[in-house]
Amino acid sequence: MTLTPLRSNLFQDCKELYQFLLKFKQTSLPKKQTKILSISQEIPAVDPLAVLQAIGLPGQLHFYFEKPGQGEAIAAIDSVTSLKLESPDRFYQSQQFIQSCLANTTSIGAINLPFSGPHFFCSFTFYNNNLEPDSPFPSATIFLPRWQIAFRKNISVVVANIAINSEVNLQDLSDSLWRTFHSIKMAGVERFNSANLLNIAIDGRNKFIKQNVTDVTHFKLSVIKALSSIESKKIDKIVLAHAFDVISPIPFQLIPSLNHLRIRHPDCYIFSTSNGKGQNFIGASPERLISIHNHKLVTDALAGSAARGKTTEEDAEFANQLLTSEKERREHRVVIDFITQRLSQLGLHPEILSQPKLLQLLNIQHLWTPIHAQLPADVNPLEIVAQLHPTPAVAGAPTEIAQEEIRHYETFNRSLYAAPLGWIDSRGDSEFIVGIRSALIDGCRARLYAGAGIVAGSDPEKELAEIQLKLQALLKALV
Ligand SMILES: C=C(O[C@H]1C=CC=C(C(=O)O)[C@@H]1O)C(=O)O
Repeated sequence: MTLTPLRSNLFQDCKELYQFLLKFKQTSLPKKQTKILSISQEIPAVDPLAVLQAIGLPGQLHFYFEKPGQGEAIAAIDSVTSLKLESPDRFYQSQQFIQSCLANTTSIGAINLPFSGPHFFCSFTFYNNNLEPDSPFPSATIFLPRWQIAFRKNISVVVANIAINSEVNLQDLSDSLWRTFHSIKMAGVERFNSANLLNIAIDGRNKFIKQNVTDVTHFKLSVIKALSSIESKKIDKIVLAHAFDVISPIPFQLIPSLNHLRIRHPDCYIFSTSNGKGQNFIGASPERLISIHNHKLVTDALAGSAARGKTTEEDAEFANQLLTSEKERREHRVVIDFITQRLSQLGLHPEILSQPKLLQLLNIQHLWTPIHAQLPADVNPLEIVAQLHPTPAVAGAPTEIAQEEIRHYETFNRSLYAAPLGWIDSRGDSEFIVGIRSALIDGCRARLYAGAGIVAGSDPEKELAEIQLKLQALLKALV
């Protein structure tokens, strides 16, 4: 990738942008080839969710990712190039695709700011292979957005990625870029206050109709059968999910639902990704799969749960019970052991705390162990994703047998539920989360997913209650 830092305010007007594109076309474009030009520009603070609302269209790919508690958000809108895969070596092929795109990209502008430069947005399904012909998402989707808008530490950066070849009409291109750039800046100014987004929410919640995708009795029977597999030592742990459909009299509204999620769940990762056919996968997940900044990797072991108490005393009591429960600690340990073993296989030296911490969310709390490792420069983020997915926090142990059993017990397609979603940039920085506590939104129907880890000593009723707690937190945010 070629990098050219330029002055902070790149172009004074559309004419100057046109002149720049013309020069680029004349000097940098080999005959009959398409090159990608990535322009980064700092702008006054905007809310990326408001921008998604202002310029995103249902027929386009998008990716939205926010950490409300850390004041960080990024929206990727429409695609300039993309890859959709149905292949068992999807992580490797995705890596190749990103590398070949970067080799063909010239980056200009404010390239040293947080979230500047080209970022590739990725979603993978839980399973390597999609058995269902009508699966809403392919087993891998990777795209370089046409527009990327980020907010961090009171700074916003817009990245426009543009495909340029000999056929492109530069006048039309620069006009449309200039118009959209202006809309992005205006969307930010008009709607930065999230209360505005809330105002457009229509509260149709009371009119929702809930339909179990599978009977709750089916779930409890699956837990009982899984417990006998555990007793016979076939598996140590399995994570079983439950799903229900919610039907609304009016179509679900993406932006207000995301806005509710970010207000209600500031300590989760709020996400949304679209398949470009009108279906969106959204959620509020507490689970980070990887975060890589400057070759420093952090991943989470997150497993073992308890409800939040209604009073401070009750909350402290539940927290203490969780931290001291032999069964919850065992369920958690399986995840730590798996992650440290998989990272060691990559030649890394994972560092962990001796005791788990507590991650306390709105209505649930978890045992949480962040795991750190230094990365050599030649390890690609997708190699780590491939190595870690699926952890026993969402599948079980041993992985392959647990995955087979899950397919046998669950009657619905997991699709993107419990699977990696995230981005990779040109510096090798990356963030992926695990798409749990999530919903597939399709017009007036939303399918909600959540699961629970089953180990020896699990009680089917309690596991179902835990899942219902997780699903309620999601349902309350949907509008
Ligand atoms: C699989 C899910 O949660 C995982 C993450 C944290 C705690 C879990 C648990 O205690 O069972 C699960 O392993 C889900 O919410 O769908």
